[in-house]
Amino acid sequence: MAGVSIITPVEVLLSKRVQEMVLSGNGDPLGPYICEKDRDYGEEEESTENNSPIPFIDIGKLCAKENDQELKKLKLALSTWGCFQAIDHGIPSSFLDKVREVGREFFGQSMEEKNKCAKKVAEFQGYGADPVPEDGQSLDWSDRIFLALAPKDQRNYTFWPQNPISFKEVLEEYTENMKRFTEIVSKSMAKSVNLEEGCFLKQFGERSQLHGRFNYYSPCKRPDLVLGMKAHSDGSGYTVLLQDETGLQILKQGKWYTVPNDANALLVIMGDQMEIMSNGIFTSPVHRVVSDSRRDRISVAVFYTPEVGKEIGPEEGLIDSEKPRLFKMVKDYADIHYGYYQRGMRSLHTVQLQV
Ligand SMILES: O=C(O)CCC(=O)C(=O)O
Ligand SMILES: [Fe+2]
Repeated sequence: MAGVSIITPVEVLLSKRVQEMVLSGNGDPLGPYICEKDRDYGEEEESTENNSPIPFIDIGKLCAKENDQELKKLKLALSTWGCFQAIDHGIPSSFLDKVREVGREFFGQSMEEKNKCAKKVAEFQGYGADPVPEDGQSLDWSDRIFLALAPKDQRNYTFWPQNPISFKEVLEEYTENMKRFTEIVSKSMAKSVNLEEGCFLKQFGERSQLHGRFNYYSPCKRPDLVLGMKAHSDGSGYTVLLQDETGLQILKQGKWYTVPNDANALLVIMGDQMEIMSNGIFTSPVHRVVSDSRRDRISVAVFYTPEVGKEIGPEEGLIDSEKPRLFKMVKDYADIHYGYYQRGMRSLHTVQLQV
């Protein structure tokens, strides 16, 4: 009938997996997946530089006695880019391959198998798509499985895949690696701004949280219209990301820079809560994932977040007459962040002080 368009309700789309639509040949992006243009981030263009300027930080050098140079590089990376590629982090590349592999194997299974870990539309943990609090926003061209990793008593193993069989063991081992890694990074960040090394760890608290998110990006026929993940900053303290293909882009001064795919590097991205704790010295960058017409992609994001109910705020040692306090104290910021994130907006302004 002329003039009648059939709009599939968001709830129906959210109960479907993008991967399922693509594999069954219904992979033409539908209305709710089409991204208007990133809101709230101003005019943008893609960088045409061939070599990525995203800084590398050598974790081995940070742990050495003579680490002044590397600490300077770290501070510069975090205050300009808000992210860095960690190398020489001590996690064997063969193990990183395993983490990517169990993720690929999980998504490669039948829907029936994957749905054993399915989440309800409005919940977070499990396999599915993010809950969407409001209509009228574009959906991501990706599927994911989101799991609480630490503290251990927060794990809900009913959402952990039983297949591939090694999934649980590999993810548990990766979690232990992430605990060690985040401890080193948090201490180094504190030292890089001349603070006592344990100060950020103290803010994260004894029951700091780790959440894992395996993202699966299916190929998309219209990568010009659809994003794998919409532009956002993370609500975490910071995020550690493993990827197997390019697709992730970081926004810096109005330009999108593609993060190269370096198989052994872990990308560390500041979340809004590190921007708060560092009193704005470190920046929490906006990033997005573009889609690709031919290949799929997997990434594994681990979000490191302060303990539930713990108040965090700018470190006193980073406040003085030249650099006044920029943010209020806040607890459970990730919850505030989420509602804004889903509307394509930032939430830092909700905790900013007028200076
Ligand atoms: O897939 C990626 O590279 C980025 C994922 C991401 O930004 C996120 O999960 O918050
Ligand atoms: Fe992110």
